[in-house]
Amino acid sequence: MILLTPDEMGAADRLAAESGIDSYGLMVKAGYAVAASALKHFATVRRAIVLAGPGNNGGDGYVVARALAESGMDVAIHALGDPDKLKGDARTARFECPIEPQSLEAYLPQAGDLVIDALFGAGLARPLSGAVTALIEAIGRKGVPVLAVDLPSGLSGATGAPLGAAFHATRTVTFMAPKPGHYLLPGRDLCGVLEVADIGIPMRIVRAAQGGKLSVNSPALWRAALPHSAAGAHKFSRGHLGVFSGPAGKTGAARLSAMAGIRCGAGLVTLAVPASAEAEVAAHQTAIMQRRLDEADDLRDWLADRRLSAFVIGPGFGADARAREFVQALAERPTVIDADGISAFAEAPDELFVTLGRFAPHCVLTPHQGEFSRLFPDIAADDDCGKVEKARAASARAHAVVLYKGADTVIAAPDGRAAINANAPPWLATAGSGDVLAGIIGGLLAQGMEAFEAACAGAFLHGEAGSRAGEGLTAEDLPGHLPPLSAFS
Ligand SMILES: NC(=O)C1=CN([C@@H]2O[C@H](COP(=O)(O)OP(=O)(O)OC[C@H]3O[C@@H](n4cnc5c(N)ncnc54)[C@H](O)[C@@H]3O)[C@@H](O)[C@H]2O)[C@@H](O)CC1
Ligand SMILES: [K+]
Repeated sequence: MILLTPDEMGAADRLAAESGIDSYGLMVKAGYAVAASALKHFATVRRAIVLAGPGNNGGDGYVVARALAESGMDVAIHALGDPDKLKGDARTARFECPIEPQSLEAYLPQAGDLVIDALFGAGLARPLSGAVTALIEAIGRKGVPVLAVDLPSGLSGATGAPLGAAFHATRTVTFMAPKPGHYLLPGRDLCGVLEVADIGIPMRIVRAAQGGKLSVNSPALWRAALPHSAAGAHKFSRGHLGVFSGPAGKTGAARLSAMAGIRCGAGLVTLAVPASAEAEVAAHQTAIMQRRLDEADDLRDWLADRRLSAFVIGPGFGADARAREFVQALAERPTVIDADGISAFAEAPDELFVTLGRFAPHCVLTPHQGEFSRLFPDIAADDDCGKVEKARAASARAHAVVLYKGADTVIAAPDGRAAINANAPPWLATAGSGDVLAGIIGGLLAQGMEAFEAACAGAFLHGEAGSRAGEGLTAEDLPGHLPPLSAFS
């Protein structure tokens, strides 16, 4: 599913107007879609209170009020600012609505009310005033249900962050396509249940405004790129993944990655193990091969084997000079650089970026928030920039696909493609879960998938495995719960 930034939604609106679509007609359809949702999902409320703002979001609110009144619901409107100053379509909507607006200050939430939040949508430009913040807090304390029009007021549709305060909606009805703020946290939680209403802007116009670069992660993005196992395929034709283990006592993370890599179809997986850890790894693995590898010279010997098609380095490895040397040698082939493989460059991120810049963007960096801040401190600190823009900026700088982890993982490629992953259950945030994710992506890279598609597919498969394993899972459970790739093709 494609996502539209609020600016792109504005562009779609303009393109629709240029192609002769009546903008007031769009507002009417938007308002009636919200009213239909109210009647369907909040049929038992005593009265609907529409909070109408000074722009077109408020205009939608007047249409909702009219539609609900037509259906026999008891409706009141409380307007922010002077309704006589409304302009354009919002002004028309106000005068076509038979209910006279009252002042917003006069509204106190009462049990039995349904609040229709039509204060601000895509045009929110600055933090909310003290009075609006106080009202939002009062409504929150009363626990009355809130149905948000387009976005919960106060929430930035671009970044998913509240500008000051924001409503915590029960449901949100948005139009044509969701916005990044509906999926990025905390926005996703503030929206409640999300509905997307078609208000009649042709999809060709929506696509033209969007540029095809930002989506919700789903199999549609990467299904065609999945490796297909031909009948009679040899194990070497399904790729060979090398996973780098840490020293004795720290091998568990790499073992999890290796297991995930083989479970998602890599033909061969070899754990490269320092001498100190050979006995420990051998005691735990059967399907995974193992090779002693201590020094960078051993690594160069190993790299002479051109059938080694991808690597995972970082989980449990140690964030030291040896990690830097190894990553720099591996980057010539598709490599997942995770955990210590990232932190090893905290003092000199440019060393990593220069190395990655020598090759096609076939490597995947998988930082969580702390690792992201270590590698991209200035991007991480930019509060005006949401997680999608942060991941995009990081990816362009690093010349690699960046998978910025979290409950709202964002995957970005240097060419600007980006996806927000939304299928991860909360219990997936457990020790070792990231090691499994790195191994899944490594397994897909080893089978020849491109980095962006492999990272998107990896995040999605990881979420699916988490849902299948269920609450209380441990990271060891995940590889065994990975769905077969054939389920998506
Ligand atoms: N783009 C489209 O195709 C459509 C848009 N529609 C609606 O139009 C909305 C966007 O309308 P607008 O662009 O008029 O924007 P909004 O109605 O979201 O807000 C703009 C108004 O709020 C004021 N404002 C912004 N931040 C404020 C703050 N913190 N405190 C006080 N005032 C503030 C602005 O000065 C302006 O008057 C969408 O969210 C959606 O609800 C719908 O009518 C359907 C069609
Ligand atoms: K709103």
